[in-house]
Amino acid sequence: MPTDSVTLVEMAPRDGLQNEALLVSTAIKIELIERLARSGLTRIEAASFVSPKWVPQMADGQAVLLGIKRQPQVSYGALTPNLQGLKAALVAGADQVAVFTAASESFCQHNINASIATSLDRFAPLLALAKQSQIPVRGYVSTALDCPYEGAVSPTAVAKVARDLYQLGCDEISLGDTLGTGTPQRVIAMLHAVSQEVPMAQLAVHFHDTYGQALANVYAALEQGIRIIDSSVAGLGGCPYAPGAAGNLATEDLVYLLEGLGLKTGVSLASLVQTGRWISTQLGRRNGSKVGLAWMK
Ligand SMILES: CC(C)(COP(=O)([O-])OP(=O)([O-])OC[C@H]1O[C@@H](n2cnc3c(N)ncnc32)[C@H](O)[C@@H]1OP(=O)([O-])[O-])[C@@H](O)C(=O)NCCC(=O)NCCSC(=O)C[C@@](C)(O)CC(=O)[O-]
Repeated sequence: MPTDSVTLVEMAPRDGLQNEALLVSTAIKIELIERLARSGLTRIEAASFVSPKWVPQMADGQAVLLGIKRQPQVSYGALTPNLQGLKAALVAGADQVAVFTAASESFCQHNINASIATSLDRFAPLLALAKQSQIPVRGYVSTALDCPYEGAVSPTAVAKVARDLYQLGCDEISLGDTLGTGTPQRVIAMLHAVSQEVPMAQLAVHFHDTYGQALANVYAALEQGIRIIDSSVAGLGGCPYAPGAAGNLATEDLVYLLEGLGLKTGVSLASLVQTGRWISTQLGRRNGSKVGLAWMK
């Protein structure tokens, strides 16, 4: 594997917290984001401008984005399901936004109350306004391996949605193993299909760690040429509409792997470990990072 660098996209403030049962205060969210930025992460998904009826935990997105002390080298992103969400994200000063759909119809319907085709129709005006505002747009494809309602999802179906998002104008496509059931051979097959439609350099992977395969899946994806990886400090995370799914791959564990491979991340592992321990204490949760638990320095 060649020595080069990997871009990490930090999910903890958004994917990490959206499914927490108890409401997390705006102040804790802001402190989490500021700590993550200080550890060297340059892309942080900070908020979500979705319906507060659907995801109450993310209702304070505007206060969070307006409240953080910004670091100039950091891009603060937000999830936006529709034009209404984008407009709110722009007012709050998001540097990047993300639209999200799925490769399986049932998950898409459960998650955003729309078919895949309808979701793409909604994204068209959003992308037009984002381009006009010079805001990069990420597109998520959830259920890129398995769907909680339909089972295995074919690589062809994933490739089709990824292509549609790319053709709509998304700058980057993140492929989500929403359930965390994937294994490396399936990841390779999926990436092989998707990379026929979207250049590998514009693809990211997003693994949940339900079955403990996330790091193995990352390794397989790196070997295919992936260099953008989503993760969440302390392994926080979960989608309210993906029953049974565990948190995201822990950022600490990812950085430990990447450093071991000689790949640069620009992130301080020591600082991340501290942040992972801090947020786990704040939430009263067991730290989901193996490195975070083992780190002795
Ligand atoms: C998409 C909708 C809004 C459709 O929801 P809907 O009910 O069909 O929407 P609607 O257009 O009929 O509007 C209903 C109400 O929602 C409001 N509304 C409408 N849009 C917004 C908005 N942007 N911001 C704030 N409010 C909004 C709208 O104003 C209206 O308010 P009311 O008149 O009833 O008071 C809803 O289904 C929704 O918000 N879903 C979000 C679900 C979600 O956030 N899921 C988790 C994120 S995805 C994920 O975690 C996976 C990922 C990305 O991490 C990758 C992976 O692991 O796979």
